[in-house]
Amino acid sequence: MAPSFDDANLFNFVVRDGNGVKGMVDAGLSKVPRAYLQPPQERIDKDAARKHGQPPIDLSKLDGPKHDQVAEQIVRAAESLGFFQVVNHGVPVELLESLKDTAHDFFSMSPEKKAVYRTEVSPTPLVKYGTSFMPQKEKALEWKDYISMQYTNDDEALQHWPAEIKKVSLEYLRTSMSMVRKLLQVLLENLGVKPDDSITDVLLDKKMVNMNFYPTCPSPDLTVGVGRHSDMGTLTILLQDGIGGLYVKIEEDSEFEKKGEWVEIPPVPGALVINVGDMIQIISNGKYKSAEHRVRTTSTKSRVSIPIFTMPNATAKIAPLPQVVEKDGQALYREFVLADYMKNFFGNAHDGKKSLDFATINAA
Ligand SMILES: O=C(O)CCC(=O)C(=O)O
Ligand SMILES: [Fe+2]
Repeated sequence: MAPSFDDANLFNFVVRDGNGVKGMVDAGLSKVPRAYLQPPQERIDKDAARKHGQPPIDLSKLDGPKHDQVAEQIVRAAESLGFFQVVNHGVPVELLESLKDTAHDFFSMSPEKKAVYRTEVSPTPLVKYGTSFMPQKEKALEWKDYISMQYTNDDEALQHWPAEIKKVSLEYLRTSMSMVRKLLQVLLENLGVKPDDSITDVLLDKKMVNMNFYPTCPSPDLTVGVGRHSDMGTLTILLQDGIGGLYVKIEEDSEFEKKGEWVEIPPVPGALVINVGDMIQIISNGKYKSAEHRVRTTSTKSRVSIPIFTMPNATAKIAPLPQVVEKDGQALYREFVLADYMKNFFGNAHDGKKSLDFATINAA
């Protein structure tokens, strides 16, 4: 007989004991437990969303005679949707395939093996395994398990990251970073920043590789894999598999799209998804948009995604760039220390782009 999960024993089983959503689904679940039921306004209507039609940007052309056109595509995407896809990005396509396989293998391991990395007991502060985003703070839980690996240096990663996933994850990070650096330089140059590595270094100082696992869900219409949020950092690089379910909110009316509408970022084989985080919105004084996004679950196949989050160091002071403020006539965001921004971001459940209010001058 399928087990029944009432609210108290569900929280203990899934969150406290580290079984995750995967453990709950594996126990034989026919119905979504109450703790996962999203309020109607947060549910994702698959049929209402269109696919974002923008073709991926070919980054191999960034170093050739088409540099200016490609740079323009990157800038335009960052100014409007805050999301774009890239191909010829320098990360080997075979590596992307093995990352997805490795993520599936990792989450297929026994709960006991994964639960050693639960935040409360992890042998290292660099690695965290968990479920949902902020289970203690959320009104409805997210249908997702994850493992998060913070990067300090290669030696520590090889020593502390889980043995089963460290090699591919490190290779993914290593092969992605020169692309990320180039993208950021394009965005900064367009703001009038001289190609100067010191700002790039500050903005890309910290890196984290996550693996997200979204088990199959009996009623995808009632749940979310990840609720509405923007990423807090600089740029996020995201590898998604072929299943789909990543939705982004349109920020501004345009010829083709309406403000407030959700579009799906369709899986493109071999492509990586790039999204603009809160820090880029802030330093650009709002010119670039950190994208509000969310993830739908499916009933047919479990989905994996593998983001790399980049961000400044916790001690960094962040504010809109002076040359942008000078041009704009006023700063939309105040200066803050990143650690304080993070405390606010990770201290609350996902709530769209509310995280930016922390730094917004005259936030409503
Ligand atoms: O799974 C995805 O496609 C996106 C995940 C995400 O938004 C995140 O981990 O911040
Ligand atoms: Fe995200």
